[in-house]
Amino acid sequence: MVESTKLVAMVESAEGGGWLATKGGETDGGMGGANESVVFDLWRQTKIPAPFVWPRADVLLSSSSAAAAAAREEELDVPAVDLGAALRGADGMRLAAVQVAAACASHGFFQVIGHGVDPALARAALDGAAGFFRLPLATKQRARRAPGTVTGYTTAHADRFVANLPWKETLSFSHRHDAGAGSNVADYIASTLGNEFKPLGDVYQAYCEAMEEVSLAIMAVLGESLGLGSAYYREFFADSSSIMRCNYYPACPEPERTLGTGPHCDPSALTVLLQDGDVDGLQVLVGGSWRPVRPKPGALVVNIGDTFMALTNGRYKSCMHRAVVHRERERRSLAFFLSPREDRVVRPPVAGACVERRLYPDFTWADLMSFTQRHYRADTRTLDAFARWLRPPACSSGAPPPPSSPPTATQQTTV
Ligand SMILES: C=C1C[C@]23C[C@@]1(O)CC[C@H]2[C@]1(C)CCC[C@@](C)(C(=O)O)[C@H]1[C@@H]3C(=O)O
Ligand SMILES: O=C(O)CCC(=O)C(=O)O
Ligand SMILES: [Fe+2]
Repeated sequence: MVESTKLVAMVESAEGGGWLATKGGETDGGMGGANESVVFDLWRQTKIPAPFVWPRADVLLSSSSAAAAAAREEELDVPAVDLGAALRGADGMRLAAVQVAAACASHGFFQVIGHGVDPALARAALDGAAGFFRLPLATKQRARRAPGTVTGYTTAHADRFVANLPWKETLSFSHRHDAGAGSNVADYIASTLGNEFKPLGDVYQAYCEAMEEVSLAIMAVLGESLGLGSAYYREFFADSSSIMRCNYYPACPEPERTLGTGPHCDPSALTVLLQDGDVDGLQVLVGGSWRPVRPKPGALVVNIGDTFMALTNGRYKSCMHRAVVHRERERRSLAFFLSPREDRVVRPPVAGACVERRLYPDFTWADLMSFTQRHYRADTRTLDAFARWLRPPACSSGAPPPPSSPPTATQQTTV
């Protein structure tokens, strides 16, 4: 039952056509603290509230419909890249590079095994999420997301959107990988939720560090696959500013009418996702069909995001995906979004597999994150919409000579 049903006027997103109708034209940008506090209780429902009902076109082939039964045979065959073998020797790296090149040039999705993440740590991170989302709402609200930020706790993004609400709760926090980062994740959890949550913060500090290592290992394989060598993208993300997101999808009374996470491309560079046990829900858009994904036990699923698509000048595709929910089963997933330092300029290298004509202008992660928080659209054109929003790509004459190595903040012209 909805605790507060006062929804402000529904306004299509500023870009038009997006599925996320925002409050007052821009998320947080237009309303600031004036937003009505809308809180939905996603538990003990017999029907889903109207704002959670999605357009039929978006939810076709959901996991509970008859059509999904057919789609189940269409389960996506996801290449399993052995990260350990890739890092141990040239043969393993060659095989991994071939696997990721084929997957990323098509739909930007693969899974990794041999990643070296301690199963006990992965279990503790999943159990930690289960414990957090079972807390009373008032306790979870201690971490309530502040307007204009991506960190904190939300129920269905109801503080940002008024229609097509996702059937999920999320807890997000940032993980810095630069020298001065310290235990920023552990500090955030304890300072936001209280000292009694220090053990939870320690688990997520360790988990984020493990995700960072896996992400940089994947970046080594991606660099090799594009003829840039294993160090190129490792260097670019060496001082990354990433986001960790815990997703919780309660069992849903009408799963065929809503979505846990709507169709989208992640704006960040790379997503490394761990799902809880065998409760599936992630689907990837391939050849116009939503294909269910069933990862190998213990595997991490990986998708390319918009920032990495720009870093490869469109050669590797940002993955269009969504998450469906279930009538009888809850589901949890942990998504680690690798993102560059906020002010590092995203620009493709001239070497390797980049084409001459630039598809996207130079931008920073701060620019793109700001865009997603204000004008988010769920389609494969987010980066194109962002590029138009920012400026057309610089023409070849007069463009600064691209650097031979990953650009750093000091070497670059401002965007
Ligand atoms: C920068 C970000 C915005 C979202 C979280 C993330 O860190 C990366 C993924 C983005 C998101 C999950 C894409 C789908 C829509 C979204 C609103 C969501 O469903 O949560 C996006 C996240 C956001 O909080 O804006
Ligand atoms: O929960 C999932 O499987 C997908 C979540 C997702 O796509 C996201 O959080 O960006
Ligand atoms: Fe995603």
